[in-house]
Amino acid sequence: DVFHEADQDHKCITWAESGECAANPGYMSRMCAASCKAVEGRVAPRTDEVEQCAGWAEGGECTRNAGYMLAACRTSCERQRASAHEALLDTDLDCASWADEGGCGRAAIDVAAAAAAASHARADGDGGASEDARKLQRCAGSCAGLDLCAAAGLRNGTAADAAHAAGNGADGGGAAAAEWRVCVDALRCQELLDREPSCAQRAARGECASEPGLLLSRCFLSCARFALPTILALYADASTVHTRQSLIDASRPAAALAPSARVERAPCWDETPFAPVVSGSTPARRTIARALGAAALVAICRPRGGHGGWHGGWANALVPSDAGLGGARVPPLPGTVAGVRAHFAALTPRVPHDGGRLPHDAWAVHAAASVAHSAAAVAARAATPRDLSAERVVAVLPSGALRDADGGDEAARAERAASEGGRVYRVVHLSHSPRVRLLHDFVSADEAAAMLKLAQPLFQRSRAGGRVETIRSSSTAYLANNAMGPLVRAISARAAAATGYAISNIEPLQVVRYYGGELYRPHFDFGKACDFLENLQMGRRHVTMLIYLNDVRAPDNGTDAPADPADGPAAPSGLGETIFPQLRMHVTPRAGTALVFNDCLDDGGADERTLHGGEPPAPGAIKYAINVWIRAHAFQQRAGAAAESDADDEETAEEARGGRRGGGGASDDGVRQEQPAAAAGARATRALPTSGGGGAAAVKSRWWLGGGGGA
Ligand SMILES: O=C(O)CCC(=O)C(=O)O
Ligand SMILES: [Fe+2]
Repeated sequence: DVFHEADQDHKCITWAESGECAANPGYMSRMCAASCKAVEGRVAPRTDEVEQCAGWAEGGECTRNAGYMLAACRTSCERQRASAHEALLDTDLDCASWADEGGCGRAAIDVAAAAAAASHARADGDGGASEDARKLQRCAGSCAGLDLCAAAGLRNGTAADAAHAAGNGADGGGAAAAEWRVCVDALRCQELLDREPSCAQRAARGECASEPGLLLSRCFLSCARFALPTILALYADASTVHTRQSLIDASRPAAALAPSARVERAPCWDETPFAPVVSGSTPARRTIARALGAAALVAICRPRGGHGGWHGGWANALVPSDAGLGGARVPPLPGTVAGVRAHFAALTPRVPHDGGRLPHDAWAVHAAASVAHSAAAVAARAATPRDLSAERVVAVLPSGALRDADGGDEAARAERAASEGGRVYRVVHLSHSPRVRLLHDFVSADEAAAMLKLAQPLFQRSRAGGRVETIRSSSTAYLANNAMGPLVRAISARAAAATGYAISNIEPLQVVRYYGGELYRPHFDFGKACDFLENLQMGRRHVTMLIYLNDVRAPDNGTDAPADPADGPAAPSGLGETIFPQLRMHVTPRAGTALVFNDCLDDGGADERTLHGGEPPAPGAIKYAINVWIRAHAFQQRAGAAAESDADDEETAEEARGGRRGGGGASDDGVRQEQPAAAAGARATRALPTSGGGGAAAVKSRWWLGGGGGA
């Protein structure tokens, strides 16, 4: 299980080494499983993982997932480094966090001082070199990354700067900090190394933009030196939401809301470990707050204990710029963002602290992380049902229009929609943040039966990350839209209408079949921002829809009543539920119902609260569902590739040409097909800034930034 072994934060290894795995097992096992295993020496990689080591190493996992790779794939990492033409490498595990905390800068000063001292008194030896200065040699990769970003004119902004800016309603600090973060993270996607001597020349000629498939995998170091804007544009694009219309507002005519009206609502699941951000300063959050005359917009989740009451109430709280809470509805809170944050921090247990993030606990604060203009934000607030159990009835018409269908009785509504070729379904909001909904009656019994008939001859072992993995033991039938006719098209169109995405963004539908005992372990569906090629081709997954096609038969042996979620994970019920471990939520399959959730935050970042999996049906039972995944951009299938079944061969062939990395460590599932090189180039030309400004000439402040033979 690749995903389970992955760290979610590059500071994991530092935390793990300082004993946090034992001190904070909940948080650490969720965020830092790899590093905890590595530190505890418990990694015993399975054979199939070891076989994938080379691909993972090539794909940058030695940097991104140092904790796991050190334990499981050390040889591959070392081999790749040894064969590089030129490389700037980290050899310590904690380089990224050391660099983030200012180590490179301190070391540079030390080096300069030592050099000055040495020129005066050569007898000093290396007595003048501090630990930081020695560390610099072992963290060349991380330090070079920071220098490249600085040389491109970006400013190092810290979490503290961002909090300060938020508190003052200032705009600059947060945006600069975010740009800096994008740059640093993007350069950590892969190791800074060139595999060939020609890399510098080719990168300087602009091939990182015109031929990203080849150059980014072979020549990441030279691309970072000569085409940093290309890398940043690819990375930033993957972290941007391109469609604003939200399912949460599906009960309103789409036109009632401005395109930018998608608002991330307050978190409502109590004890949701959603890493709330209070101090983080996004322009959107400040825009909303300012439009409402406040210094900050936060939301308070309050749990209600007791059986059946484990989703709490919530309220928005506007923190006014002057002291006190003014008209805010939530009593006694300090009047500043910093005060609110301190207040809640004091209520939380000790966990590894990550910038402005607070751990979840009985109380939590969450700034409204939204992309919205003020008027639209207000409209969306009004449009969003506050009652989690509220149901809306929506008619989706063949034109893609959505219509409030609340009036009249159910039969009349259905008939009216059907007469126009549409369908009426009921929307139940399970969670506002992240958005998780059920769309009851999304497909009819006849449609479900017809889909199963189409799928039956096509089942083959499901894949995850483009290959067979033990984390996913089901079977999948790939249904190509064009080959499958009107039913598949109709369901795709309905999914597009319901989510507000273009039908072209929907991946070809897949029917998934779980026999008794088969499962899909918890994973994420969004791809990684570092998957440059896949993101260039079609973007990350933004929305997951799972349309259940049957009711899973309950096990005969009469299992216990569902446990109180507060008791922690229960044994599988045998009902094939879809579980959300972080939301403590499980959804029981029901024929015709679609489960829908947004994989990404409104600012485009991956939403880790969407961790989810499919529990196994009981022995003898079967679960069928349709996988509908919706991409940020139009889905593109490699020319001539009929179905997923080809993907592995293609990947291997492509890897051999150096066009694509292994994809190991991938947390997503499903289709990973290749783009035609020409299409990638064309899109890159259209969408990306060319290398240049702030580029090669500027990037020469330190020895490792020299342009080789390329300039
Ligand atoms: O089968 C389920 O309940 C979950 C399926 C899933 O997560 C997926 O296919 O990505
Ligand atoms: Fe999934």
